[in-house]
Amino acid sequence: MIRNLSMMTDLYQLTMMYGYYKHGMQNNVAVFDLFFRRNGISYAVAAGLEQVIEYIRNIHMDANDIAYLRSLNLFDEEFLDMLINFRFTGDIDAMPEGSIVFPNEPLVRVKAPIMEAQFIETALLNIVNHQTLIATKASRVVHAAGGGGVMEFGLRRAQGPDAGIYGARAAIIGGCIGTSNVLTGQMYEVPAMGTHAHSWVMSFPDEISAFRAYAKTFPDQCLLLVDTYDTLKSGMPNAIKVFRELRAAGHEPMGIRLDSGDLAYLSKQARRMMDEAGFENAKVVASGDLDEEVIWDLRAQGAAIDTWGVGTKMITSADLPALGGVYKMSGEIGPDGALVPKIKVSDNPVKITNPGMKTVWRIYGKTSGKALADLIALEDDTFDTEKPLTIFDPTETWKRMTLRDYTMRKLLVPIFREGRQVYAAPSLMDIQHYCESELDTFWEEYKRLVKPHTYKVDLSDRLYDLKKKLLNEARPEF
Ligand SMILES: Nc1ncnc2c1ncn2[C@@H]1O[C@H](COP(=O)(O)OP(=O)(O)OP(=O)(O)O)[C@@H](O)[C@H]1O
Ligand SMILES: O=P(O)(O)OC[C@H]1O[C@H](OP(=O)(O)OP(=O)(O)O)[C@H](O)[C@@H]1O
Ligand SMILES: O=C(O)c1cccnc1
Repeated sequence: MIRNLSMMTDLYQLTMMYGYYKHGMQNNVAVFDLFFRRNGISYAVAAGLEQVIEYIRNIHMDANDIAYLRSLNLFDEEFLDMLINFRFTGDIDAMPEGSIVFPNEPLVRVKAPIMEAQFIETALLNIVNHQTLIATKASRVVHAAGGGGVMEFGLRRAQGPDAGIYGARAAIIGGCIGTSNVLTGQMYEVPAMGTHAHSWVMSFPDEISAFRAYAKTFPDQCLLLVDTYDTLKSGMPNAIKVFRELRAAGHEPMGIRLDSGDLAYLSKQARRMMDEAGFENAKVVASGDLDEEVIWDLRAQGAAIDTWGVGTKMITSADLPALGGVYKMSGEIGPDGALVPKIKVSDNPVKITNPGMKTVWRIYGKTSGKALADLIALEDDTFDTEKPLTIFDPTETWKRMTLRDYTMRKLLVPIFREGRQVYAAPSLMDIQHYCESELDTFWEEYKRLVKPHTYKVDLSDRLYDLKKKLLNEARPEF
């Protein structure tokens, strides 16, 4: 389902493009970085690249689009004519989906004629901000579940269809075992899963008839919602009765779902009742306003929950409504073909950008294989891993460490070259596995839900020096 999102941009991109065009600047090549600033989360899971690729490949404006732009009375006919053949012809490098990323690191780097680089800003941010946000939230929820599966249940309360469809996609990247969203399941070949609603129980004269009817319909996928009337006095005894009937007919039940009440207490009771009745393999599923903190606390209290259904708080990233990703110019190719690095200066040091054509290196301990720090570096920086490497905090520069016995890996990979896709997007389940294996390279201290240790993201010496030089030129008083 590839939609043409070419008109999904902010008007100012088009007015700036028109300005560049009128000033003969349309062929100037610029470099932009997409990154987010520190926002309270310890790490993020990159997501959305596949949709970025679809968007870039599909950029084109049809006659209706041009007619609409003409109706705005902002652009001349020559510019509108040019837009008919407007395509992306530049280079894009990006972190593969499922990568673990940190503040200030370019997730996507664009090098393209300024009009093109500017045009795609809004869509890139829209796509990457949303999916990275939800993949990150899902990763935290899955981490809290500690190996118990997490099912994504949020479609009904997502902020509209796209947030439901692509939010579920992102949640799978973050580690969810499946989604209730059938369209996402169909589009990305990931498990569609679920149980039944309270309305099923309420539509029968009594609970046991509802359970019997469900068991008859799905004898091998019988998972019963037990909290419609009274979980321990009615739901569980009725479920066990039906489980016995199922077993007598040669089928094993899947388990029960709890959706209300004290999930720690009820799950332990439900577990005990099923065990005593000989259904040790039947699972306890829990849902109802869950997030990573509640799941963590429930587990700390010994809740006997095998699988979690998480909706609203994950699909809306309730505690962090926006990732805050930005897209900033970092350089421009001058008339001699060399890159002229650019910096955005601000009184707020966190808003000062990193200039130049950059990439990101991850440094690993040679024996542990664990990530030690990331280094944002200039693309043409070189490193000799046989020699010790001293890295330092770019704001508190006295904090430094010298690394020995390390390896380095470049995180940005080529996606487009001169408008041609050079990257094969993996399947969604492959992305999920990649994310899981990437997370394994981080010590638990960085993944802790509360007060995690801050992962070090430093600048290479040459990048640091360049930044200082440009800052001095722009604001000698800094
Ligand atoms: N960004 C950084 N780059 C390089 N070295 C760092 C960085 N931050 C800290 N260090 C140095 O790493 C060593 C270990 O620091 P550690 O990461 O344990 O704590 P810390 O970051 O200094 O802690 P905090 O900032 O919470 O006080 C110290 O010698 C510290 O100076
Ligand atoms: O609480 P969330 O994390 O968003 O998880 C999804 C919720 O959606 C359903 O409730 P809903 O009341 O919509 O329908 P129901 O009648 O099937 O319970 C389900 O029972 C969960 O409680
Ligand atoms: O299948 C379920 O149990 C389900 C699906 C969506 C929302 N809540 C529950």
